Amino acid sequence: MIVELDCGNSFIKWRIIDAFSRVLSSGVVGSIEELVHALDEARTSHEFAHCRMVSVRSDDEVARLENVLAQRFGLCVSTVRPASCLAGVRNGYLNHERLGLDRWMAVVAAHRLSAGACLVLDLGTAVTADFVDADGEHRGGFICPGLPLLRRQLREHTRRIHYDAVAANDLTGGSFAPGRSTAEAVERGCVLMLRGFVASQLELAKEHWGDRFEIFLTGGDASLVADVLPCAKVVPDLIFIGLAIACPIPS
Ligand SMILES: Nc1ncnc2c1ncn2[C@@H]1O[C@H](COP(=O)(O)OP(=O)(O)OP(=O)(O)O)[C@@H](O)[C@H]1O
Ligand SMILES: CC(C)(CO)[C@@H](O)C(=O)NCCC(=O)O
Ligand SMILES: [K+]
Repeated sequence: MIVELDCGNSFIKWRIIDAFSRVLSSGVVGSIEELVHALDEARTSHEFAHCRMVSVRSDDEVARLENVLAQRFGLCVSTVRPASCLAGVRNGYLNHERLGLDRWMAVVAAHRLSAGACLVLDLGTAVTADFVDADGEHRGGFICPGLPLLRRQLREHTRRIHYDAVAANDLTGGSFAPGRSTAEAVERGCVLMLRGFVASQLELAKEHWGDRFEIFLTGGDASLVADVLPCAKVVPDLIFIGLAIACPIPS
């Protein structure tokens, strides 16, 4: 079995797949300790043979994770490294090493899945948009704060914005009526910002490509904007698809 890891800034997404890419088990954890616990449990029913990982965390944290996986599970981790070119996609950054590896995996996967140009949107801790031409030229993209960061900035930099974050969970409920409490006003306001950002990316994509492009949507908060982009393909495992392309299992 193959252990796959996508280490974002807030969460680590893990899954166990078989040689036919069937997902046998998966989860989301908040720390390396929780990951070890989850994998300990998964190991009782699956034998781990390989491990591949993409991470946007510090080099220190990546090294710590690689060590833990080697010592505890005997896994030699294949970790995605920056590249200027992969699977027909050319990295559009002036310094290709600076492009987030999660973005890189997402554009490589989108180009593989798409017949033409694509706009790739990832809504996680941060929100990113990337533009890839039909011939694989990555044009670059945009980064803005995601929902968790928008909320936190408001709470930390105002005196009177405070509310129960748990109670606020999904306060939009699909409604964008003006909020009648702090929680409603902030939650709906922040989601509207994300929806506005996503709509502006759609306009930019139309300027570049007319109507000849596809949209790929991924990340934990993708569902909050999906109806703004009715033509988008929602692909929750887009980064894992890229990871399999970047780190194939040696035969
Ligand atoms: N099961 C889940 N566990 C954690 N977060 C979830 C879950 N389902 C949806 N979310 C939402 O996903 C968001 C985090 O998205 P994601 O997991 O893509 O981010 P991340 O990997 O931490 O960040 P990034 O990839 O930008 O560094 C949170 O804002 C949360 O609201
Ligand atoms: C933008 C994030 C945080 C999104 O997860 C990640 O891709 C990252 O840390 N990128 C490095 C900076 C850049 O992509 O320009
Ligand atoms: K992500």
